[in-house]
Amino acid sequence: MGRYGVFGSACDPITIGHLVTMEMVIDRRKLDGMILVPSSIKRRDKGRDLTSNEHRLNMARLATADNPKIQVNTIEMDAEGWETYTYETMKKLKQEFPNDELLFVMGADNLQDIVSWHKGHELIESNCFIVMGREGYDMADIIAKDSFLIKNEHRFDCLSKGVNIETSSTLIRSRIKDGLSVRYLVPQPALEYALKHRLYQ
Ligand SMILES: Nc1ncnc2c1ncn2[C@@H]1O[C@H](COP(=O)(O)OP(=O)(O)OP(=O)(O)O)[C@@H](O)[C@H]1O
Ligand SMILES: O=C(O)c1ccc[n+]([C@@H]2O[C@H](COP(=O)([O-])O)[C@@H](O)[C@H]2O)c1
Repeated sequence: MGRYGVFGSACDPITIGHLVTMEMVIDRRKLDGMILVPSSIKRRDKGRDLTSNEHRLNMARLATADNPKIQVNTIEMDAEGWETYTYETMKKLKQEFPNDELLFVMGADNLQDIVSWHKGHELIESNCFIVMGREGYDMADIIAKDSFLIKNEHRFDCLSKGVNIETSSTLIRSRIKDGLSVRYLVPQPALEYALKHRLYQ
């Protein structure tokens, strides 16, 4: 039996923030590996159209190719219609990895919202989570202010970041659009791919 993190991200594009978060969580919680799940283009809650599944998946694969502990999984990209919610993803992944323990990994910004996600209560009551601190989010305070989170506090393993990399995909897209450098913020092979395909210009 292994212990794996499940890290969901739009990966539009994948950044060193995502990569360092996955690596730190694997290392600090002695996980056997991380399952990186890029979101489906069918997601409509990001307030904008995502880059195509194919391009985001290719960048995620290029960025993680040198790390044997990170496996990219297309379960959400392959899902039909609205089956792209985390509740459904975790249910299906548990069927795919019946002998392993799976922990959903997220940044502290998502801790604030998770109760309102699709089937939020069922999602929380049937999973365990590793939450990585982010600038401006007090994880203990977020839990203390929500009675449902308090009741399920034992399910949330909150990690202070230690290594602080506050970059985001939004920042990367905006800098590329403005002709500014994002060197070192996105792993070089993924960045070359994005520039070659003019994804964010
Ligand atoms: N720098 C970071 N440190 C810790 N967690 C992060 C960081 N960037 C993103 N995350 C977490 O990664 C997950 C995926 O987030 P997402 O794909 O929205 O990244 P993002 O870079 O914030 O994207 P966008 O700017 O497009 O919203 C979320 O759980 C988020 O909290
Ligand atoms: O299931 C939901 O309702 C839900 C709502 C918001 C976010 N999520 C998941 O959380 C992960 C990070 O989302 P985001 O919005 O920070 O890109 C990603 O895997 C999403 O599928 C899931």
